[in-house]
Amino acid sequence: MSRVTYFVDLVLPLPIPNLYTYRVPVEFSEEIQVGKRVIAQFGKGTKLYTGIIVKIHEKAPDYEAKYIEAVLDEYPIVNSFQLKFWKWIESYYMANPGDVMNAALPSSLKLASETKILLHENFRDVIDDLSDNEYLIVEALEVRNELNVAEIAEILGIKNIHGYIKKLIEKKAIVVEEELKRRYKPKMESYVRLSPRANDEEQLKLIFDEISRAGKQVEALMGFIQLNQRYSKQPKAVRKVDLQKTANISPAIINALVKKEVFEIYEEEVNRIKMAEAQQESYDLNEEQLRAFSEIKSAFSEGKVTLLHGVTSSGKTEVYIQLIEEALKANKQVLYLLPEIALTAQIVGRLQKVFGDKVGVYHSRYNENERAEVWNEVLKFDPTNENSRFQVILGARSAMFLPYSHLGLVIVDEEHENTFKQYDPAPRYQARDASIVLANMHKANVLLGSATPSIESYRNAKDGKYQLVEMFKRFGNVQMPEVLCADIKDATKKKKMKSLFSPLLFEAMEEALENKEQIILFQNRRGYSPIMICETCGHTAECKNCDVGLTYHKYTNRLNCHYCGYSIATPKVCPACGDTAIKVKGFGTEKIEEEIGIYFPDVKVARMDLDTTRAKNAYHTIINQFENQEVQILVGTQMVTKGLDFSNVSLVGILNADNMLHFPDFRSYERSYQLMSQVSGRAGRKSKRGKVIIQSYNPDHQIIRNVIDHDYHTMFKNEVIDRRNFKYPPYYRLIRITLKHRKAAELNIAADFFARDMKAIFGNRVLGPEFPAIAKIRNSYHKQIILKVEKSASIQASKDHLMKIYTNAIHRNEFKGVRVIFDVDPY
Ligand SMILES: Nc1ncnc2c1ncn2[C@@H]1O[C@H](COP(=O)(O)OP(=O)(O)OP(=O)(O)O)[C@@H](O)[C@H]1O
Ligand SMILES: [Zn+2]
Repeated sequence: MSRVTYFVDLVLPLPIPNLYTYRVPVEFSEEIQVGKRVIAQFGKGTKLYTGIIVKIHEKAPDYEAKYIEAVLDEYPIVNSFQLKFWKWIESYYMANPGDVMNAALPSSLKLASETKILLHENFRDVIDDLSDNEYLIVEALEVRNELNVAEIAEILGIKNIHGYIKKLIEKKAIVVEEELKRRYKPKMESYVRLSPRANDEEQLKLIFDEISRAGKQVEALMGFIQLNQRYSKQPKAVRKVDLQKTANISPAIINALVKKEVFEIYEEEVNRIKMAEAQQESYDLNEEQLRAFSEIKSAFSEGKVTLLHGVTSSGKTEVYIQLIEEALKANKQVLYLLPEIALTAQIVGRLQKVFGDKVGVYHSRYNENERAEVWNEVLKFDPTNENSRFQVILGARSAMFLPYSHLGLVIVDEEHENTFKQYDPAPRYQARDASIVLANMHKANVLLGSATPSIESYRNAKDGKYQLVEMFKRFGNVQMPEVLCADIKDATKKKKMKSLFSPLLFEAMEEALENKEQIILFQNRRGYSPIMICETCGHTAECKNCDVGLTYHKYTNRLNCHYCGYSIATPKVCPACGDTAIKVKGFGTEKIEEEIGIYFPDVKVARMDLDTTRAKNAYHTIINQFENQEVQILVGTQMVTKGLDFSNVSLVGILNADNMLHFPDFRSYERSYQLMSQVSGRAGRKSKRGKVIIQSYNPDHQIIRNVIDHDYHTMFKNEVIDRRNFKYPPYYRLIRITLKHRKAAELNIAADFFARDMKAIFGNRVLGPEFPAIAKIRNSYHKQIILKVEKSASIQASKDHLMKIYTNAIHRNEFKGVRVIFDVDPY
């Protein structure tokens, strides 16, 4: 055995700024490998964590290194591409290594809490082979059922007990990673087959005679033969549940036949994620798509990131499908990022039709086990195996963290969407930007696609940094929809509004319904959520933890805080004045749905927003209903705006354009243009020209004009002038520093210190400190400082300065209880 002592550097799933070095017990020397998980104790307590080995070396740190407790994996579960990518995210987004690990690994692959040690089910078989100390452990476990490593150390009065644990595992007396097993269990299913004795024609006849008086058993056996298709060329495996159903029998009958040695039960692992079979070839591209396709390919051959700017319904998705086909032919993996789970539902159907179960889905709505299954499948990917599942991953931003080893193509669909940005918790990353870095590491191609590109990406394309490819026409030469603006100021003055609907929108709705066409109504989520107000004294209910009003939810009849979840039952009398004149004001999607019910009582309406889509398959259900035309009107927030492809929608209504235009944020014009154009793009996609009605108090607003004219370029031109003048992206980079404290006065002092130190270095590139629009959330006050750095300056140098300021600050008295959060590229 070698005498060298090894050390490993671990990333632990904790918000700590460094990696920690641990000592490797000699008996683990052979097992350690970069990318494997180990169990290690951290901090003063006895808590154990799952860490990932990122480096193996022989250099002792200048602190007393602890031993690792166990090595969990036979093979690395994180590869070197990932470790490099994690490092980049950590450094670019000013995050801790543990934050990145937490975001990257599905939780079933990390044991954050104390690892439990339990007895092996057959521990009695080996009890005579145990040493005294080993026996002590087993004895303790017999009494206590489960123990953690620290408790065992206490029982034995020995510090380093990993040797014993390891031996006990080897002897099959205990199991240590039991919690892990409990979390990721392959799903098993029971099957029935004939026992060797019964699996013969002669015997089978005898058995039928034998059981002829037990009618149910005969039915079970007949049922089996039927399902098994015993006399066909390819007999089929028979699931126990299917047999019960077909033969209409109880499990007891099957058990009886097992006892009689007629049946045998066996277990098989099943894939949690349903298999899909490819059903059709991809479409042939039309002329414009073919041109785009070949332009993209030639840009790829030069290694350039490509921006595909194609108007809504120009058929971008079909171009992606062709590119995916090529990547698969080259035995490469494909990552297809989408901003919204709502959209995944529809696109996954389109992709699976062509690629079958080569397509895997990965997003936060998947449960832990499903996520772990996808992870393992991607980890196993073998380019020489024709039948690899999940070679194409479709997913929301977290899908970029999967263990790709042969990534060949990254597609970022709807690249302008702000949901690619993770705001909270750290790492606060932008998945579009980060996935370009990931693709670079793999030398993979990148395609960004949108009908309304972000100002950044379009700027990059104009500067030649990206290749720009454009598609100007809708597929099938359908015209772009006709966009009209309804002046609601005028309609209100003339008392012509029908509740929320202008005469223009109302009549268009009537007409569409008459023609059996479908309608999408869009209401921006920001602002205008319904609140309760007392008409007598003007009292409105406020959250007790946050600086916001409570939102009225009709369905539950409660008032909720959308920031912290605080909720109260809707009061019957005003808590301030005792009057009963309580009324709901403002309108959210729920209110719109209700109003439609009043004017169009026979029309079926569905609503898609945060509240109606909490359940796992809710998106799917709503989209299916609308697709199958069981529902005539779909009311929704941002979720209904992008990427969805319905053939019978002839009318789109935007209920209020103003609240998005006036949102206090430098991107509000860009976003308003994108939102309105995207939702407009849902109208008239298949044959007839669609119609869009925008309701606004400012019908002459420049952005509304741009939407009416389908004029992205003018919007872009105006916007970049403003951005340059006011020092915003894409000309400047922003870093937002948020300070939080439970007391406003103390927060003020700390924020002033921080800003002063920053100004000493960065001068007038520093804005603030200021209270944000909502200054108090979950009982803590927030203050923000913004740093603007020229694109040409080194962002790394700025971050280094910031970190220095931060490290000095946190030792000051004024910073007690202050939390500081960095957000790079915050908008
Ligand atoms: N080559 C083709 N052959 C047949 N049908 C096509 C073809 N290309 C596109 N389509 C159909 O045209 C419709 C619009 O295409 P698609 O959804 O790909 O547009 P898009 O550019 O992604 O739009 P959006 O930006 O609005 O998401 C879809 O129903 C699609 O199936
Ligand atoms: Zn609250």
